[in-house]
Amino acid sequence: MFRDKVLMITGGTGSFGNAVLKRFLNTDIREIRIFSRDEKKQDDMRKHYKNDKIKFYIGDIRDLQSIKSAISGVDFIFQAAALKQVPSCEFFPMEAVKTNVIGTDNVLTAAIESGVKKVICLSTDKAAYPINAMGISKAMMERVFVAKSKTVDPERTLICGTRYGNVMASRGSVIPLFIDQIKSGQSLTVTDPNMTRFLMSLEEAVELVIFAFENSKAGDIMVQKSPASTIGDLAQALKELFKADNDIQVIGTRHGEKTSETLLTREEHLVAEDLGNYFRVPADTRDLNYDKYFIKGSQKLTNAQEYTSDNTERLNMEKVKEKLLTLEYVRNELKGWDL
Ligand SMILES: O=c1ccn([C@@H]2O[C@H](COP(=O)(O)OP(=O)(O)O[C@H]3O[C@H](CO)[C@H](O)[C@H](O)[C@H]3O)[C@@H](O)[C@H]2O)c(=O)[nH]1
Repeated sequence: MFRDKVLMITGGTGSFGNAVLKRFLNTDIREIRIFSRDEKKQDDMRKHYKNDKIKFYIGDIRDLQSIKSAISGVDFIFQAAALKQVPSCEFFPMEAVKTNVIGTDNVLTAAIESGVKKVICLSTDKAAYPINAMGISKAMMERVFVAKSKTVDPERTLICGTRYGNVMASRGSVIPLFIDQIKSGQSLTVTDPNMTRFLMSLEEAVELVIFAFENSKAGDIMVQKSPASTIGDLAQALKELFKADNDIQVIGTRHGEKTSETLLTREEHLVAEDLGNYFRVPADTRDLNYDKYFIKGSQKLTNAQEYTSDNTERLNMEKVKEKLLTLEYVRNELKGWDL
């Protein structure tokens, strides 16, 4: 499907963009267009890959004109540009609105105008029953792309999205932090040992986006079923892998944190289609006919529960270790470490 096509990745210098490049560079795709703000990161990437298939465009999704200037000839877009750090969005919520909500709307406006065939917007579990500014802005982003998907013929521009959980070992996340703490002989700072998180690798996040690309209808949100672990078990598993005897210090939850994450709300679970490894959350295709909303509701009523990191498959310590060892990052960190 990507043969001879042009794929644009907004926010393409991040870990997701790099994982997409790894997956696609040696295929028959014609061009991968990286659209992002940071010239230094682009330059580093240019030197690292030295590949003519990658084209770099400086711009900001907050600025519609900058997207328009970069979008000519693009067939598909992965909309991955976002402010995604929970604490910083908590302090600067309007910045999250500008990038995550207005920026996504800009990408879609430009895509529709120039006839891009498909746009996949990346969201997060923190958008389901959101409690922090990052999650709330991503929840609004989801509403924006679902609403926008209805304004255009999907044969011309199909708009859909994905929602995924914590990407293991992504920059600034807890796994690299615990490994650094182990290596420098410090205590492992566990917020709450009973807190749970879904565990997904970056490669799985890319596969989910490709699955959405191949299977979504307009306005769908695709969710991958994922296992989870407690943070206490995650810390312990890392200690065992690194044969370390560091203390564990419980520090309490941080700004805007949830004790568990939700990949499907109860209301979404009621209407979601179970596709085996994935859930498809379809857009509500009813129009704005008030009778349908207030008089003739048509939701199925069942006992479905929300799908959370508390009630999904729970990995035991051995399985957490196995999952950790699938990560190149962890394997590299183990190499040369005095076991
Ligand atoms: O010192 C620490 C830091 C974190 N944690 C715990 O480890 C888990 C994961 O924390 P991360 O900081 O790795 O991830 P978050 O869930 O806070 O959020 C992460 O995942 C998001 C996607 O959902 C965004 O990508 C965000 O930027 C990224 O930090 C949480 O339960 C957290 O409480 C600790 O126990 N100790």
